[in-house]
Amino acid sequence: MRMAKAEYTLDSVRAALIREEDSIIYGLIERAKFPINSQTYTQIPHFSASLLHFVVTNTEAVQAKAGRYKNPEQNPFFPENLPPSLVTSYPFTQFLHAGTASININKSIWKFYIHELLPLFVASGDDGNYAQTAASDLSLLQAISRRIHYGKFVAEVKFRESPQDYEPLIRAKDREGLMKLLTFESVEEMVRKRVEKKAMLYGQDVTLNNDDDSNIKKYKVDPSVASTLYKKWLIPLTKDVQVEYLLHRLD
Ligand SMILES: O=C(O)C(=O)C[C@]1(C(=O)O)C=C[C@@H](O)C=C1
Repeated sequence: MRMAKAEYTLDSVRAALIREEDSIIYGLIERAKFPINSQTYTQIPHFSASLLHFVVTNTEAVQAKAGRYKNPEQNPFFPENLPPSLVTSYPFTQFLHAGTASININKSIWKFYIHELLPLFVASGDDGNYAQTAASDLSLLQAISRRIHYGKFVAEVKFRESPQDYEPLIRAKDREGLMKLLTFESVEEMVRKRVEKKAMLYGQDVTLNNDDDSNIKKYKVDPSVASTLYKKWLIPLTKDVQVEYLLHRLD
């Protein structure tokens, strides 16, 4: 049987980040179907946690059994006490440096998602669809987490391309120097512009009536939210993951 094994190059990891943009934009559109539904996030006495926490921990347990976290591209929000996989392991390419699997910033992602991102694009109100709201939160959280932790692969590719530039900075634990070396301002600007455009394209109403084209466009999610999400959180956190990864690259 032929296996489609992942190959990692700067082009391929950037292509994966671009594809993940689609999942994130669709995730925003899906979550925007529901109002804030704040009861999804407040503590429920019966669970001694929020409904979102309940849905995420239980879904992650099922997905762990189904083998999701055997893939080094997947990072759980609650890695504590996950059950083992029950399925035969697929031989995922072992591309990352040993010991870096434990780099996991999902707790920070969880916080900015609930407290800062949701209020930016979700209508106020309550329609009672808490379980569906939590399900769409989980799917968007997973897409965001995958994007940010993909920084590990980006960092490994960059390190392999020019170890002579990275090694002295790693040995000196020079976070600032590493951040500077891995940054490409022009790429970041392209990313921000592209996600805004994608939010316009994916979030518009499609009709068969050409006259509608003259109407002022209404988007399902304000396109500027997509660029803000990337500018304020996704790109900086992807870079933090890269720095963290590189600091352990010679361990
Ligand atoms: O494409 C890269 O080189 C990345 O490291 C990814 C990324 C991003 O998060 O989009 C982060 C840092 C770079 O400055 C440019 C873009």
